[in-house]
Parts: sequence; structure tokens; C-alpha cells
Amino acid sequence: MSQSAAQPDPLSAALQDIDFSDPRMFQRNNWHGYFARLRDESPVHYQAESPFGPFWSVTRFADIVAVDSNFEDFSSEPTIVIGDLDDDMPLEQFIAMDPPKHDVQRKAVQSAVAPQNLAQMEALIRSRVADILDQLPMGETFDWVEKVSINLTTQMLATLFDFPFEERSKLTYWSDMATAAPEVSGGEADPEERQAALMDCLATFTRLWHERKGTERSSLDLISLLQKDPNTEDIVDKPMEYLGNLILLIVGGNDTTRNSATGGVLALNQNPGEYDKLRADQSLIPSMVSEIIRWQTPLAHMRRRAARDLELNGQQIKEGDKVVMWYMSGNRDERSIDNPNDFIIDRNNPRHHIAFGFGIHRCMGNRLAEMQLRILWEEIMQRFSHVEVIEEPRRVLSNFVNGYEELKVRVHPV
Ligand code: HEM
Repeated sequence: MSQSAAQPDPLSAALQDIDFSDPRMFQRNNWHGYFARLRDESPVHYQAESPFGPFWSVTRFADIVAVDSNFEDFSSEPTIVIGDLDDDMPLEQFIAMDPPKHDVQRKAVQSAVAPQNLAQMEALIRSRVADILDQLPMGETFDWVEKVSINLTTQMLATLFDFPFEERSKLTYWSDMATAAPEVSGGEADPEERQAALMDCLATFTRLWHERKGTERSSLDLISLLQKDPNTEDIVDKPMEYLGNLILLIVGGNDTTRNSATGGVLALNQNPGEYDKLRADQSLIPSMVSEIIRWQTPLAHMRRRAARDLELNGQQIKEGDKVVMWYMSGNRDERSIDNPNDFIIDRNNPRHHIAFGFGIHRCMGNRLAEMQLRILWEEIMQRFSHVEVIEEPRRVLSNFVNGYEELKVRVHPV
């Protein structure tokens, strides 16, 4: 099975002729038909050949929850993307660890996003969002991804790391390089450039670590938190573990919120009746934010490895098999979500989705992401009657990041 071949017809092709790892499905946004067929005809589906080796696709909401909540049978090690670990850069990160190591490393950093800390960050985020929106060229066409989504998430990341603000664009670059490797997600990053970018990331953060070590900091920045916790105080001496966790936190805070910030604009433009509802009642913003995250599902999948022979929804899975949970499919599963293909900003129970995963690895930054998006929309509604999409977006080539390269828009005053 080769990804240079034409894509088979989603409705009539034999399921064994379809490559569900093909990143072009996501770039062309034509994955819906393929995954709807899997949910109906073969919800736990074995694909014997792919550029990433054989793997199972788990496509229904309930089965994904069953896998994600069973870390004993479905291990996150050694990596959580469909591709295999890069031998030259064997990153270790707590998202790809099982208990007990996962638990102690997560605990070391999670106070950065504890409710009390988030409450303190709210005013800062609001002023940054306001600055970003106030600088937009009213009435002119511009790229929302670059001027708003990337700008906002990069500023947030710089805050979380207390990273030199003027150099913050490096964080976005490192994040993009980390996820765009062909062997990781079917992306197009040049292997040498990627390697150099990740080494630069490591060198920069190692320097910051040593500059901070021993200084009295009350800050909840992620580097200081790693330094303060006895379980991670020497992580800098394990470069692949230090780098792996940095990349986890950078990617976690970057691609996901960024693509939700863009996806929301697109969803409202495709559903003008929902935009009208929002204009009429801005108290819908929190539930709309959850709906945007479900509708977008910025991370298409997480993968696991079966820790023993077992059965899942009638299929026999062998120890060692790769098991891919397609969150984007689960979030469109009519068995668990009413009218899942509709974008409805006042849904009942809007947080009933699996875009943040489920179980012990459930997204650590979920409340931060929701807060950023809530503030973004509160501030947008103060200024603009319409963020108008001017042309179809350009999407990312990846089977992991479900996102946008570019979205041309024009903003109109209230
Ligand atoms: C809309 C925004 C976001 C989405 C959709 C998202 C999605 C996810 C998903 C699907 C997982 C894996 C869950 C699982 O395996 O069950 C995850 C884990 C994680 N996310 Fe997020 N994320 C978002 C924002 C953020 C932000 C802003 C941060 C920044 C702190 C973050 C940090 C993390 C971390 C550290 C993990 C690993 C948790 C663990 O292994 O225990 N995420 N996220």
C-alpha cells in the first residue's frame, strides 16, 4: 500500500484497499466517509499493511473510551503516534509512559495548569488577546492562522515556560518540526532539519535550566517545576527525557489550541445560523468552545500497544499489536453523540467528547485550552460582528495533527 497511489473511493472501495493512515485524507478533509464506513462495517479494523506497519483502527466512541481507560492492557509505551520511535531521537515523554513513571512526571508539572494558577493567568491572556485582535487590519484580507491562532498560542507557551518573549517563535518552529516528520505522522519535515531543530531546542532549554537552577523563583513555570520536584530534579541529565517532555508540553500547548482557534472561525462560517445564535447570546461561548474542540478534534489519534492477547468488540488483538484510537472518528459517532456531524453551539452536555482523550493520560491542559478559547471568543465578540472566511483553508498534511496551514479571513466591526 503506497501513499503515492490515488485515494480509493470512500463509499465503494473494499475496506482492505483503504489506507486509514494516509495523511492526505486529513489534508483533503475527506476522511469522514472512510471512517463512517469503518464505524458501521468494521469498527475495530485490522490493516495489515501501511507505511507505518500493521495496525488496528478503533473508531467508535465507546471502544475508544474502553481502550483509553485501560492502561494495563493498552500500553502507551514507547510512543503514542502511529509511527515508530525515531532511533536517532528516542524521545521519552510522560504521555508515552505507563504508571508509575507517568504519574510522577505528570504530577511534577501539572500545578502549572491548576485552577488557581489559571485564574491568575486569565487577565494576562485577556490583555494579550486584546492586543492581537486590536492590531488586525479591519476590512483587509489576512491569514487568521498566522496573525491570531499562532500568535496567541505562542505567547501562551512563552508564558508557561517563562521563555524569552522575543524568541518565542522558536517554540512554534520546534513544535511544528517535532510533529511533521514523515515517519511520525506522514508529514513533510526534512529529517536533518528536524534533527537540528530538536537539538537546538534541547540546547536552549538546557541553558535556561542552568540559568534558573539555584535561583529563588516562586514562579510556576514548567522548567522550575521540573527542577523543584524530587522525581524530575535531575531530568536535565537525561537529555532524551528532558527534550521529550519539553516537546510534549510545547506540542500540547501549541498545535491543539491553535487549530481549535482556527477551526471555530471556520465552523461558524459554515454554520451561519449558529453564528447568529452566538451574536444573540454570548453566554453560549463556554459551551461553544467545547463544541469547537469536539468538531475540530485537533489531535486525530493516539496509539497504544496491546500488552497481552485480548478481545476488543469481537476482534482478537495480539500482544504487541498497535492499536490506534481515532478520536476524530469517535467524536462523529452517532451511537454516542446526537447529530455528531452538526455543529451546535448550545448542545446538551457539550463536554461529552473525546478530543482530550480519556483516563490517566486525559489532556493535562484541557482547562487552559478552554480558557484561552473562551477569552478569545469573548474578545472577538466585543470587536467584530463577523470574522468572514474568504476562501477554503489550507490544511496540514498529517494523520496526527488535524489542523490548518492557512485560513484567509476579513474582520468586520460590531
Ligand atoms: C484544544 C486543545 C487541546 C487538545 C484537543 C488536547 C488533546 C490532548 C489529547 C488527545 C491528549 C492525550 C489523551 C489520552 O491519551 O487519553 C492530550 C494529552 C496531553 N496534553 Fe493536551 N490538548 C489540548 C491542549 C493542551 C494544552 C494547552 C496543554 C498545555 C499544557 C496540553 C498538554 C497536554 C499534556 C502534558 C498531555 C499528556 C497527559 C498525560 O499523558 O498524562 N494540552 N492532550
